[in-house]
Amino acid sequence: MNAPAIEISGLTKRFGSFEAVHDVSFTAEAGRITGFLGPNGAGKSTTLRMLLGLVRPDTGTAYISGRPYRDLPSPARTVGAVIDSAAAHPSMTARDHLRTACALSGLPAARIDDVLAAVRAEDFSDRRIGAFSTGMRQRLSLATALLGEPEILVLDEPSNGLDPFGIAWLRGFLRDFVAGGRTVLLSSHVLSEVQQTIDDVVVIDRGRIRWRGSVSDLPDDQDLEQAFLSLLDEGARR
Ligand SMILES: Nc1ncnc2c1ncn2[C@@H]1O[C@H](COP(=O)(O)OP(=O)(O)OP(=O)(O)O)[C@@H](O)[C@H]1O
Repeated sequence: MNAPAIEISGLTKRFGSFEAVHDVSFTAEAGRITGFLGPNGAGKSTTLRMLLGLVRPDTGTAYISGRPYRDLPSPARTVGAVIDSAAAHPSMTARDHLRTACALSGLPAARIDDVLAAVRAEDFSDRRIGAFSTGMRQRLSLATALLGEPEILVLDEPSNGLDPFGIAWLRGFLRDFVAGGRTVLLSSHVLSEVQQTIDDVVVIDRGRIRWRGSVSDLPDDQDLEQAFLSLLDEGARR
């Protein structure tokens, strides 16, 4: 069997005396969408940032395609990430932003029209980012992540700010993305939005993994939101 596309083992991160992430381990497999789910402050972003080499773990390892992010020979061609969709410069247009991103990652500018079309952002590609709605910013971030034609997408709260049409579109986009054997790891705290999108679930609460499994393993009479809330209740009583 091939190694998992993403493999996280024993990650722990403290900020001062506060332990934000404790001994977190899970995998995300090729051909599947893995949902990394938990309430606000659970440790999702910190874990994804450690995976992408943006935060140094105290202990543990995080591998993408078998290597730590910093050791990937061509990171942008391996993994596309959306971590902070507000990071783009407000005076640039979407197209300028993508041109800069291509230059920084050594990618051909010929990709720009493809990714704008892929996220259906052609209509606002020449407008200034400062005037974008949150949903437009999310699409631009996703377009940026797609520039290197990566096999793996890591998305922190990708449906934030999307309207119901945007959420339905994103679901279809991600399903198509993994259909050919590529991998998606996405975080969310809005379970109702991801229930129909994901294949596998990793639940984190107060820095600890509470449950890992496939959506199809959930009891028939429980939807993801119910299962999630009862898991968190159990965790709180412990
Ligand atoms: N740089 C930092 N310094 C101190 N504390 C931090 C830092 N980054 C995160 N934390 C704390 O670590 C905990 C986990 O934060 P994190 O952003 O990983 O949660 P999250 O699950 O992504 O939450 P949300 O759904 O609200 O985005 C929070 O209590 C947060 O305040």
